[in-house]
Amino acid sequence: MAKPVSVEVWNPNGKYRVISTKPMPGTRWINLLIEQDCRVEICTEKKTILSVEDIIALIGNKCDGVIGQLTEDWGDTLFAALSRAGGKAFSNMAVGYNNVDVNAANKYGVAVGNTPGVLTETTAELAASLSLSAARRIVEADEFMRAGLYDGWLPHLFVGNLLKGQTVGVIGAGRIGSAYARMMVEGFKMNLIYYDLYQATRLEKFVTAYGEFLKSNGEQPVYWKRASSMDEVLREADVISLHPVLDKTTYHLINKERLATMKKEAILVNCSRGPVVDEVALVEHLKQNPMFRVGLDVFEDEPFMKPGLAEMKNAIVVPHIASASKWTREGMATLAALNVLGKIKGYPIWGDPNQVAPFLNENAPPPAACPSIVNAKALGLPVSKL
Ligand SMILES: NC(=O)C1=CN([C@@H]2O[C@H](COP(=O)(O)OP(=O)(O)OC[C@H]3O[C@@H](n4cnc5c(N)ncnc54)[C@H](O)[C@@H]3O)[C@@H](O)[C@H]2O)C=CC1
Ligand SMILES: O=C(O)C(=O)CO
Repeated sequence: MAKPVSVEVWNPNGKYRVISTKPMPGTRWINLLIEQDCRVEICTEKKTILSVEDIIALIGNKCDGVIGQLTEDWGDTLFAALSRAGGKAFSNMAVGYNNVDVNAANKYGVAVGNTPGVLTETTAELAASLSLSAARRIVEADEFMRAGLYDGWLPHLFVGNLLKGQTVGVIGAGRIGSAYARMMVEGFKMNLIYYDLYQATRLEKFVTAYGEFLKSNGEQPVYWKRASSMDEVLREADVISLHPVLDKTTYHLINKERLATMKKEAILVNCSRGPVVDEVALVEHLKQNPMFRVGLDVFEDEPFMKPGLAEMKNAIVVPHIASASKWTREGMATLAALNVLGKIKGYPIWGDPNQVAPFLNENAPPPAACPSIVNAKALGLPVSKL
């Protein structure tokens, strides 16, 4: 028998039982569920990552929907348990859903939601912060200062890289990759080279227009190039930021051989998923190339780092906080709750998961739709005409 898991209950007499496997920021998401007759149960267990057994215990015998986290393993076992309990809705509180076996969800007829759009700029801003911090050696310099080692200005002290006029490389120019590219191009006047399976037309137009603006101002214009291979980006860029989804095609996209093709003084940033980089190969590369720098938000075996990484002065490491702004995290909670609520209420799927603003407006009720269901087509769910 699974151990009981501690929960906080809101609206105990609600008709639909919705579980959140973690407390989430804000209260709007709770209120929206309560207003629509949901009993909301929030897991308050102290342990950070819940096991499959913990979640099965939470689901129990009757559960209409679950809001879960990217740290959880949503495979056949959990979707079977949810389905047995009468549940038809699950949402990750995340845009990435590599922790979810969507085929298993399809098998049990469970809708899988995610939270695109609301975290695009926040995540891109962290990638930009890591790029700047690595270029200007901010963490090393901060440690030096706090250690009381600063005894006066010196011409060689913490000399880093100037970004202006250099080339930023983006791998995966979707929502976040494109937002990051725009920040780096506009903010630091960098040229852009990107690689994606699809053409990022709006991004290209933006860089062209900005280049023309700079030229008309008598300044050096910026340029863009769509690379025909990822290797072209790795060879040519000075700062490379990774923003693809994690799947079979992107696992260990950055490996020993590819690291070797990058410039010796390049900067690599990863705010996508840890396994996109072969972290053992990366540690070795950092050891061999002290001028090569990385900024990492995600790790191959989260929450752990591969041996040696923590000791590398040329690595900046932060604990998967790229989407961690208050507005974004509250918005993610709202979108996740509305995905689950919408499915329970039989609402259609919102037509464009990139335009989720109407769901985030606190001064108006949200549209009667599920903001983003990734297996809507596979389940044959109707699309909203709103
Ligand atoms: N560190 C963090 O806290 C966060 C991480 N993420 C990660 O970022 C990922 C991207 O998010 P979005 O930009 O919203 O998704 P998106 O779907 O808009 O962009 C992903 C892009 O990757 C491209 N892509 C897929 N396979 C590729 C390949 N083999 N080579 C090159 N490009 C490829 C796609 O064509 C697409 O344009 C998420 O899936 C998630 O894993 C997202 C938010 C926060
Ligand atoms: O949304 C995601 O995919 C994250 O990694 C956390 O914001």
